[in-house]
Amino acid sequence: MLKTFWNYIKKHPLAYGIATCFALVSSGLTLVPNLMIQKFIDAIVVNNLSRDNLWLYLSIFFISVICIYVVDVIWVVTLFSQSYQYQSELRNKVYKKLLHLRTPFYERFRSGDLMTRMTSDIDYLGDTIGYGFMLIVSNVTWTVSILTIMIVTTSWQATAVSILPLVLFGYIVFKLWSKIDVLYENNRDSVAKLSNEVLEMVDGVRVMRAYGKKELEQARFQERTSQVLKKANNLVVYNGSIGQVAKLLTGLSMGIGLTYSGYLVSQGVMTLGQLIAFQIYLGMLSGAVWGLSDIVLVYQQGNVSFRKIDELLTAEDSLEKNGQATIESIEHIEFTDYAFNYPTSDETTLKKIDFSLKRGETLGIVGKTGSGKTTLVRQLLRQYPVGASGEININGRPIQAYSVKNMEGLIGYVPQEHILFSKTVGHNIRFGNNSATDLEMNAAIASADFSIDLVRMADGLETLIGEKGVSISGGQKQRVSIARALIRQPELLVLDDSLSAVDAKTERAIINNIREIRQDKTNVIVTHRLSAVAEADKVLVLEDGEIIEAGTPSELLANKGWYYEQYMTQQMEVKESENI
Ligand SMILES: Nc1ncnc2c1ncn2[C@@H]1O[C@H](COP(=O)(O)OP(=O)(O)OP(=O)(O)O)[C@@H](O)[C@H]1O
Repeated sequence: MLKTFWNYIKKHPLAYGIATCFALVSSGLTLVPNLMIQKFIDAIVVNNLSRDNLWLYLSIFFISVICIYVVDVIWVVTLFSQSYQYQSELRNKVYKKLLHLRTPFYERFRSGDLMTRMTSDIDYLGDTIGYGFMLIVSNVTWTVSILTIMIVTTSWQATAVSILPLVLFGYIVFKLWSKIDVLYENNRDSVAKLSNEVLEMVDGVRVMRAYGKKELEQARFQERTSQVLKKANNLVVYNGSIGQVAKLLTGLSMGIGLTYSGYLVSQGVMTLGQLIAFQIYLGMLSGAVWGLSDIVLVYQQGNVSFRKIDELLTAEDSLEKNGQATIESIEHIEFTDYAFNYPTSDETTLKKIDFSLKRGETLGIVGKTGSGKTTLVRQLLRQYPVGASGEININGRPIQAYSVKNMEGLIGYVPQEHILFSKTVGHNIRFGNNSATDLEMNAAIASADFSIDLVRMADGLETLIGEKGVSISGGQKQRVSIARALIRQPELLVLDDSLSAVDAKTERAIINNIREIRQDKTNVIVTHRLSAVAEADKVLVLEDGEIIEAGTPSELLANKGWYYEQYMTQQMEVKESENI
């Protein structure tokens, strides 16, 4: 952490230079008022306080107090604004990294944990480089200058004797150092877990209510909060004990100082003014030592947060290094004896996958639930490392040869779970292509069969859809997502069970529109409803991750296998619903 901070400080020499110089000046100036008090008392004791001297001491006293205030404001403001700057730069850096990381990473880290890292951990790091730096500069310079002035202007013997308890305090704090680190980490992790619970609760509150689990969940949450409380209490006990030990030892230091300097005054070695100044210096020194102990706490808190942020910045998503080849169009996709298992699982999810797809063709993927349909299309999106055996070739080259960013730009993906932003309908659709013209926008909306819905919405494209699209229906969400994918006119369109919430008539209209506007482009349609792939050029039937049937819809019907059975069942269901 210190190396990273040092690199940052070196990048901003002006701000940190000003802060350090002004802090040094402030430390020096802080001693002046006390020196004036000492001179004032000594002059009274020896009966030598003239009017001129009094005015001189008072003027220096007040001028130095004002100067200390001005200097402190300058360096503290400079330092803290730099610390906010650091937080903002770090947040942008981490955000960029998060955008870059892919699915395997997000399967390892939970949202609440990531939120804690992006918010409190970065805040703590900002505190460490701001408040921590301030503590170090001010307290170290202060300690050194107070000790120097005590030795030079009062008594070195009294100084040496009275600082012994403070040295002992430093030793105790040093010994507790590693223990505090663990306590901070435990406390922080329990808060991150609690954030996960809250996020999950917000997402699932309707289900909890519907299943009458409110009380149970409340009890579970209470259990979690008491765990957080326990961890926080452990930390408070340590912090509190350090505070009490500090109080005890600084009190002891003052006691020893007063006794010994009193003895020195009685021996004529110290003046009364020196004794009073010595006690004030000792009080200031205790404050500085307290400040130094605060550094340990700030440092440890920062160190824990630094590890958490560093873990993100150095995280890899276990995707092999991607190629840099660029690709303009997708002419040919070919899977050869391809097998895949998820990084978190030992089971082979896809096996013996063999098929090819030419530009302009539409591929349907059907099969039982859990048979591997989504897993198969995810391979084209490069969400996971390429499988251990077999190959995926795009235009005759392994998919890994291409830049992921470039490939992503060619694909329009409509996932099973629709991800919409809590903005307007228009914003969500235009997200697919910010530079789309109004004409292209309208065309995408019409193709997704969303025009009539839009007319019915009070604010049209400006209608706010609420968080995650709560204020529009499931079918509308699906069609907004489809319009978002269509507006980018992708080389490859992947619809992953994206029509499940629309009725059969709307589904037919959308599929027909897609066929019409995308005649020279490639489409992959994953579905449970076979009517969605009735016009496909090719259909794959998956079972347990394997292709058990493949061919045109009419070939599959003639085969009399799973596709045929499913087709007949669905036809019967349609007829029954028409008769009702
Ligand atoms: N991220 C993951 N990590 C580990 N296993 C997974 C992951 N996602 C899916 N699986 C497993 O892979 C298998 C195939 O899942 P997949 O989602 O591809 O099926 P599917 O055919 O699309 O199912 P459905 O029709 O229900 O959407 C399932 O056994 C599932 O449990």
